[in-house]
Amino acid sequence: MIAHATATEARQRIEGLRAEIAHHDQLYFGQAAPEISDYEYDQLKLTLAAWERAFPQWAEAKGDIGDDRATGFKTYRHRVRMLSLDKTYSAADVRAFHARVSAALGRDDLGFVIEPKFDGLAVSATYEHGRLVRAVTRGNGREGDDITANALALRHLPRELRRATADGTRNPIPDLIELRGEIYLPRAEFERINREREAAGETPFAHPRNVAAGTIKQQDPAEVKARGLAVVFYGWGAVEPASAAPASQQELHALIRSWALPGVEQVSVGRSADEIWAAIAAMGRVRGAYAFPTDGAVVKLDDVKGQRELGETDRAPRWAIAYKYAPERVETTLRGITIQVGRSGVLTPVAELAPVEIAGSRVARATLHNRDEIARRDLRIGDTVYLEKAGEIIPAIVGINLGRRPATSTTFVFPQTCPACGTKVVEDGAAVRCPNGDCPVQVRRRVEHFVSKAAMNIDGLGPAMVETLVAHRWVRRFPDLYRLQRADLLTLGGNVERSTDRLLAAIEASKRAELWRLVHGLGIPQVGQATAQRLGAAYETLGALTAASAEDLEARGFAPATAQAVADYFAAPQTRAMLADFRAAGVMPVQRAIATPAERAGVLAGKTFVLTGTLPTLTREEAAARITAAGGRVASSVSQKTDFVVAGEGAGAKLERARTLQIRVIDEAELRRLLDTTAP
Ligand SMILES: NC(=O)c1ccc[n+]([C@@H]2O[C@H](COP(=O)([O-])OP(=O)(O)OC[C@H]3O[C@@H](n4cnc5c(N)ncnc54)[C@H](O)[C@@H]3O)[C@@H](O)[C@H]2O)c1
Ligand SMILES: [Zn+2]
Repeated sequence: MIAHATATEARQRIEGLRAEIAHHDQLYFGQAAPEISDYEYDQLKLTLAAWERAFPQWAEAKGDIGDDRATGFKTYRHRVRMLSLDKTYSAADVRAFHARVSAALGRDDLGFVIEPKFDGLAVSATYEHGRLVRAVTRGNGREGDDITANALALRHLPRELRRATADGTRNPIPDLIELRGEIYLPRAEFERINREREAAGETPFAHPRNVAAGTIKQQDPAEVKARGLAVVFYGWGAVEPASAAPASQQELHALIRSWALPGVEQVSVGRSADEIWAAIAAMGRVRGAYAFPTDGAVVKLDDVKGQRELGETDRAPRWAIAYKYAPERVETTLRGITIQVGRSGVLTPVAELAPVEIAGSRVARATLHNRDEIARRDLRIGDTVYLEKAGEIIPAIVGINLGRRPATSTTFVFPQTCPACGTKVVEDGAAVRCPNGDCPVQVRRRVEHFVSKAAMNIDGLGPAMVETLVAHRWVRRFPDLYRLQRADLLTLGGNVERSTDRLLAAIEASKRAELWRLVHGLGIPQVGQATAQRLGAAYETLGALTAASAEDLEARGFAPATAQAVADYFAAPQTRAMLADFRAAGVMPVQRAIATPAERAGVLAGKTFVLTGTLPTLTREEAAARITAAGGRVASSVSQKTDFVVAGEGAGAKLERARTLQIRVIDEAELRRLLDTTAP
């Protein structure tokens, strides 16, 4: 195709590819919501490069690295640019890299380190005189988003570099250092979050990287914490004084360890191309067991002097290369496409595949996300498709083997009406939706979510029972659950008396469920389990929560978008009617199911507390709620009247003031002991 193209055609094609790549860059870096796989994206880049090689007159200097900046953040200029990495999928390229570096430096005994390529988003953390002052994303390489507030909620990110080790050795502390690393979602957390989403009838996340990047963009530190985001350091930018700079990559790893920062534990070294390749291959065999997601290995020249001599291109250092492991891929046939109706009415197409084995599991279905995806890929029923699963990624169709498209393949016609209720569908952005609130499948899914373990946790109400209740039209909205008639239920079978009574008792008990369970069960847009728990802790009663304005929610630390969604939801007339029905049925959620003895006795009556820093397990709202529940008061600033300062990690000025005023400082463990003491 390229060989026969005219210059004009080439120019059009190149411009088209550039626009397409820019579109995917924006989705991936700007919104953390890519719509194609990395493999497909890399193919676009390779195609563009091939066209540019054939028509150099239309080639452009590629100084660009993706731009991850989002709205709502302050931007901050890096002292030293943050770069990308040159990437390859081939062993030959790794060998060529070794040869190039050796030739440029005129030596064949150079040392290299091989590190995992962490799959998250790049971050630069600046420590001044050993104190963390700022965390910034890569942005466009020159300036990025200031994400300090989010970074403070990361797991194991010390506010201070450790100054001395246990044996008394003093660690060197530079006046300033920009440490470079990666924020990522640990695999166990990714799996936990997806288990919870599936239990709640929500679509699982496809990729841990996008969850990590998306969470950071939400500007909600509590969510960063709830999702267990972590960080690791593997590089550095500016350092002052210059004499404090490490002399090698291995020395940097040692410094990171001595400062008690999370560092890279899986580092190997190699000198020859064979040794380097062996280390990469070995990592490829074990990386599936790492606690963090990886998408490759990074090879770096160890010696910093050599690194400086080689320098960098516009977008990447010349002294490093990333090898990306090819994801596991299989071919299978697309037998059909079915439509799933979600609890909010969204119609999701699902690929029905001839079952295949991939990365150790048997796969027969894959989500196709939305209607446009089918058209964009020109997927036809009968096609042979490529299915891919890299590490923890959920299997996805990444391409079509057009060479094997049968003449009998057929185009899928997306339904104009809801397959569950026949209502004419409506378009809603990229989504197609069934607008019928009484649509039986939507009702069923909403009720399934409401009664699930992650929400109201009503025993004896599995999917089959929910389906029965909905099919009999006994349950159309949540409050109907509380009006079920024993006599009706007894008609369901011969021997159902005992199970019916157990079910009715479980439903009865749920009237006193914890507030957050009800809130989560409602399925408010933007509100997952963690947010529901925070809402339940921040408001004492359902009444107080439903009356809260967006401003009030924001003042209690909820992200603006969440605050607005919650306030809008509770202000809607249908919600108000439903809440009235709940009340009429006697549903009265409580802030926590059982008050501790301390709360009952109000042991903290008359005591004033000030909270500062991040506590190990309680959020600020939870700690405050428990103190008030036990009769105590929470103040925002430290004064002579303060009885206790509860200090967590990163406590600052308030803690200092408490010390000056000689006010008792306690930690979370001590607070819990106070809360658990019974009054004298
Ligand atoms: N699917 C899509 O639509 C889409 C769109 C744009 C980009 N992408 C993907 O993103 C990639 C391009 O992004 P990029 O330029 O940020 O490259 P990259 O993320 O693949 O590689 C560079 C990054 O690797 C990270 N890294 C991880 N471990 C490291 C280590 N040990 N040492 C040094 N750095 C380490 C750093 O954050 C660095 O910025 C492409 O390969 C593509 O697959 C996908
Ligand atoms: Zn419907």
